[in-house]
Amino acid sequence: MSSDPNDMTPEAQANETTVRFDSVGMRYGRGPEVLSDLSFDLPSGSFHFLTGPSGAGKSSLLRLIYRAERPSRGLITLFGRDASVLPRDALPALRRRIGVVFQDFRLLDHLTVFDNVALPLRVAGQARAAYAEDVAELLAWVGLGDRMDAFPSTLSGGEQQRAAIARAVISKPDLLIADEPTGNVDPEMARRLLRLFVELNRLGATVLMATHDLTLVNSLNAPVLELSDGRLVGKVRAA
Ligand SMILES: Nc1ncnc2c1ncn2[C@@H]1O[C@H](COP(=O)(O)OP(=O)(O)OP(=O)(O)O)[C@@H](O)[C@H]1O
Repeated sequence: MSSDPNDMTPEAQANETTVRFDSVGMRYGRGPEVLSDLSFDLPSGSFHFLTGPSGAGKSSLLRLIYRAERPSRGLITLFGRDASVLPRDALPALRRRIGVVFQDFRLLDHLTVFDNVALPLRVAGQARAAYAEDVAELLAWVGLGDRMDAFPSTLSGGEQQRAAIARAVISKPDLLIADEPTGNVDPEMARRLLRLFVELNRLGATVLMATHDLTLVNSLNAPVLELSDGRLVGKVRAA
């Protein structure tokens, strides 16, 4: 059978696991382990929240998935492949399948909001005429319709966060990982942004969203990975 998931039947695809952690541990440099004995699966097309107190290791776990950090022990499987043996030149292709909302946004200062959001499509080789309408529509949805030509440094924190979210979802990635993506917006906008992630998930994306916002967690009937002090203390369904 081909290893291209697009060649699989929808049923087989649904049984695929997008992310698998087996007994994963992680440390920064020679420091103590900040993540220990993590084992979980994110089945393809699933939606999970990631919760836990500040410092519990949520961002570190997301960095492992994005391959910004490597585990100090254990096995991480991404899209069915052992992540530890991925050659460096395979990383860009892997990352193109992953939309990331970073906690610190990471917008490019020299590009307008429109061009920041369009970047994943441009990198994928699409022409401006093909994506201009989609980018404008998405920016309007996240409330940035009148800020498209602005540069990131002139935006508020909440506006930067919404631009970062639009950039992460515009290319309809197979996997979306979002680090506290609603931390800088009001509750109504937070619900609106969550709807965007749910819509992406409905289209087939696997979603992992780290958040402190229990109102959002409880608004969806999605499983919760709960971290405490670097360990998973529960994989529970929200009330
Ligand atoms: N670059 C780094 N170098 C060394 N230690 C780090 C680094 N980044 C994070 N840590 C440590 O790793 C642990 C987990 O941090 P992490 O940022 O993953 O937690 P978090 O759950 O995302 O917290 P928050 O909710 O505050 O963002 C903490 O003890 C933190 O001090």
